[in-house]
Parts: sequence; structure tokens; C-alpha cells
Amino acid sequence: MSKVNRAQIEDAVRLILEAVGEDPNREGLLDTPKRVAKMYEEVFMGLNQDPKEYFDTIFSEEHEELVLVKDIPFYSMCEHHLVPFFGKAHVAYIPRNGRVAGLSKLARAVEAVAKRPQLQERITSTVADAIIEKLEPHGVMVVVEAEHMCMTMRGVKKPGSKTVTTAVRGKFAEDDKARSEVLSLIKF
Ligand SMILES: Nc1nc2c(ncn2[C@@H]2O[C@H](COP(=O)(O)OP(=O)(O)OP(=O)(O)O)[C@@H](O)[C@H]2O)c(=O)[nH]1
Ligand SMILES: [Zn+2]
Repeated sequence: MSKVNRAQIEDAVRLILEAVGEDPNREGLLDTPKRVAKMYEEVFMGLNQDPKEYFDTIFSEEHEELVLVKDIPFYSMCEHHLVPFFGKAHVAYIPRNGRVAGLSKLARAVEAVAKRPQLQERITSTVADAIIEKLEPHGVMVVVEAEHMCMTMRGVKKPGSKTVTTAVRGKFAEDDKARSEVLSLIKF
């Protein structure tokens, strides 16, 4: 269930439109506050979701080797400017004691964490820590690559620049080979 207060967002959007010198009552803008409120409800849906819950269901499977779900597309909102940043997340882990998650849950965890006012670093580490806590694996490695619209359409204006962040836990932190295997499979 969403806890977003749509009426409050609508009022705020009307104020912003007025403040930039627009007329919120002109025909093209009449439904804009409503649309923006609906959009924020959607893009901030993750505020009501706990990524850890996706790992409540665990399969018992004796596979203690790499599992990597790569190229998970995501869209998030930079918490400094409230403009989008977007890209791909790659989530790797090595299960322990047969504790294996459904593959889609790795992507769902990324989605839940991305759909909030965010920093790229926090998306990366929150996903890694949720997996560590719930699956207790040998290791986790999360790599996120993204383009920040606050760096492309405004401000420093560097279109095409990409930010890459990693969160490395357990075996991946200790073992260069394990880390390289993931990086080569992601093909940086
Ligand atoms: N670490 C980090 N910084 C981010 C992220 N998204 C945006 N930023 C940065 O947040 C910073 C905010 O800097 P400020 O100086 O407070 O704001 P600003 O004057 O709008 O900065 P400029 O973007 O340089 O024009 C900028 O350097 C952005 O590039 C992110 O996910 N992680
Ligand atoms: Zn920003």
C-alpha cells in the first residue's frame, strides 16, 4: 500500500508551476498536478517496500558457486535534485548451506531500493547488505552503472558520463579471482 499523499503533491506542483511563472490553470497544465502526483507514487513505490522481504522464501539447493543476475535495468531519482538516474545493476552471490533465492528476487530487491529518493552508492550497498543478512552467503558483489541526469541535462553537463559503484562483501572482498570472475562475466 502506498503512503503517498497525492493531494499534497498536487498542491505543491501547482505552487511550483506558479513559482516558475506558469499559469497552473491554463488548459495544458490543468491535469499536470494530478499526473505528477500519480507519477511520484509510482517512482517512489520502493519507500513502502523492504528489499529483505524478497529473501524470505529460500530454496534449498546445494550450489555453492557463483550466481549472477546481470544487466538488471533500473530507474531511480537523485535525492539531491529529484531528477532521474538510470542504468544497470549486476548482482552476484555465492550461496552457503543451500540457501538460494529465486532469481527474480534479486531484480525485485534492486527495484524496491531504486524506487526512492536515492544515491547510487546507497542502492549498491543496500542491495548487498539485504542479501548478506537474509541469505548468509559466502559472498555478495553488486555493481551498478548509471547515468545521472543531474550531470547531463543540467549543472556540469557531461552527457554520456557513467558512474560505476560496487559493494563487495565476504569472499569477493577477500579473493581477487572471485571478483575478477564476476567482472569478466559482466564484461566491463
Ligand atoms: N555521491 C553521489 N552524488 C550524487 C549522486 N547523484 C547526484 N550527486 C551529486 O550531488 C551533488 C550535489 O552537489 P551540490 O553542490 O549540493 O549541488 P549543485 O550546486 O546542484 O551541484 P552541481 O550538480 O555540481 O551543479 C552533485 O555533485 C551531484 O553530482 C549520487 O548518486 N551519489
Ligand atoms: Zn542530482
